[in-house]
Amino acid sequence: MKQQTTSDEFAEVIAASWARCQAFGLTHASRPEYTHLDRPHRVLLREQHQVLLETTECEVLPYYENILANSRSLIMLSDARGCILNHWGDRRFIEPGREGLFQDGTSWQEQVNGTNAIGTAIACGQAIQVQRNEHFLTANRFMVGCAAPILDVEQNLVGVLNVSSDAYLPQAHTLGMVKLMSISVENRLMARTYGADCYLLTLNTNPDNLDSQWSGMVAIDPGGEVVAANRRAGQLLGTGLLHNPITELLDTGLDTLLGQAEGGHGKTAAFQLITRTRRRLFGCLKKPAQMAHTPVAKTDTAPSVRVDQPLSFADIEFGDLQVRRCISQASRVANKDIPILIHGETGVGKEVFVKALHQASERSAHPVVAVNCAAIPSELVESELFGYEKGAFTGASIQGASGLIRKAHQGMLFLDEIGEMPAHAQARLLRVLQEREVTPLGSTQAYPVDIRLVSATNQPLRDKVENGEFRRDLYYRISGLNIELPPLRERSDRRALVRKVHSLYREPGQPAELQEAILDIFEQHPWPGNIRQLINVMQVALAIADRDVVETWHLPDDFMRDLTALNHDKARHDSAPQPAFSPRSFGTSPNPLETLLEVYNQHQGNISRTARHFGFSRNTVYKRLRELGVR
Ligand SMILES: Nc1ncnc2c1ncn2[C@@H]1O[C@H](COP(=O)(O)OP(=O)(O)OP(=O)(O)O)[C@@H](O)[C@H]1O
Repeated sequence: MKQQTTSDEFAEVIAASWARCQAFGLTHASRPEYTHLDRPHRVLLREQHQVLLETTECEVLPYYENILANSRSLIMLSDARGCILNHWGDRRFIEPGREGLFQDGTSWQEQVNGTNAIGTAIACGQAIQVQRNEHFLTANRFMVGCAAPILDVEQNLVGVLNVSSDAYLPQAHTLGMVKLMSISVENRLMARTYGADCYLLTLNTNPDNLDSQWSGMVAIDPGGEVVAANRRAGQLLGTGLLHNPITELLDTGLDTLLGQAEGGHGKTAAFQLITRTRRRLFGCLKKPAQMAHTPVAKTDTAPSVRVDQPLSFADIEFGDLQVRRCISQASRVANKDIPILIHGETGVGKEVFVKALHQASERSAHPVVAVNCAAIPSELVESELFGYEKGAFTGASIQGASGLIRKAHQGMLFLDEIGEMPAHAQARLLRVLQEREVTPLGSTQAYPVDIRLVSATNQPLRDKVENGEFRRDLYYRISGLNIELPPLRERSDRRALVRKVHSLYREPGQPAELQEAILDIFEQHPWPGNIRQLINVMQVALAIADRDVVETWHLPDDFMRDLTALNHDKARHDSAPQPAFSPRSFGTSPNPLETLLEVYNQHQGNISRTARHFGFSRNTVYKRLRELGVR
């Protein structure tokens, strides 16, 4: 199957580095210069970087040591200029005579050492993998290096973490580990710097991976200003966080937000947050260490937004036959060992459907763990899903990560956007599904898992299989039952759904009813963003209407423009000559049975009218409906 290798990925960066090396006057035959520092200078260097060294050594390495322990590899930490501060691990892969390269105080800058992971990561400002033959100096071609920059909250380079090895480890995996380690160091440094005086808000897209190193982290001072944020927080909340009030980024009052903080070292409770861009996130908040033991004065313990009560099937189905069919089929297999694959455009409610399914299943007392495969960087998917084993480095207090699959033990695992799962993780997932056990990275122990698997995709997964982008064997493993959730524009129960969303989102005191004219508009709209878009539009309309009844002019302009464009298209289409066989005939439709269902829905389940529509006998319609499972 086609897969981009890490080499392809970095070809341009390596070529640019080689060009720099030539400009520095290096040749492939040049001997690397070891610019050793004498002992007093090495001591000074370590003192200058004491916090970075301590954080890496005590708080980060223990998590990863086991993963690297089975290979001949060396972890190195350098300062921002590429000067080695310390190294840990197995030196056996080093060629005789090259030990000096790995000594503390040696510089790995490209100028002296040619293309190499640390020097090139510094020069190009990104994580990089350098294969044996990609090293500019022939003398360095005995090793493979993976390095990732460590940045402070102002995005200044403070150091580089590197794993050099004999290439025994799977390389995409090593790069992922190094990136994860550098993120861990960044997070620990940030917590160390700001944790005493500031609230630390951890954010992620689902509550189950808030403990991931890959979560967003924001330091908020007691006045509500964001004083520091990691890179991931920028992706989740948008850039330009620093020095802004947190309330400008989240749809939550400051008192409400800070009221949810928990002190001490225990696990803090997760709560839901809505960003100003209407994105749903989950967070947990830790009090400033200095305040952690003061009595809790929670004046307002209300959740920051409407509690995200999982919706039940009764809340999501209002008479549309296709939705009803999805529910009936899924419910029948939910308690059996049959994996479900849900197809549907973005925002149709796939996740909501899965949570309702979980609630209705025998596993409702156990967790449903949702993983968005597209939202996790590809090299980290494996560690997030399968976990990693704790290191034996500094003792018992250090925990590994159990991984999301084990968190779903006895419950349900929901793999959203499964089509985005990288090839190496697909192979491991297949093994887990076949063997029903998970082996965390760096571990030899397998843990049995009992999960019901539900996956979802908003792109045709079969096409990905045909293109070689998704494993065929995995596809058949995960698609025991295929379910197609219809887009909003095709649902016959749109009006009822709109009313439901209105009732969920209107504030007390706002009119309880929607005018028919507004319902008509909502019914005709193409809804490219489906229910997610409906919620956004409804919230805007309610906010603008305030205490009044929602009117047309309360609806967002871009929403109305889409509607106008649709009407123009329709008018053009209606005035064009009709083909001899109109698409109404389900014999010529690309998906005849679906068309039948749509028309049947439009006629509120009236067989005679549906039959008349197509020019068929009622018996034929009955027969076809039976094929669709409609009674
Ligand atoms: N029946 C419903 N009633 C009310 N809100 C709903 C319903 N279905 C979905 N939603 C809301 O619509 C939004 C999108 O739903 P969801 O995340 O389940 O869609 P999705 O198909 O999984 O989207 P994506 O493919 O982008 O991940 C969410 O805010 C969800 O709470």
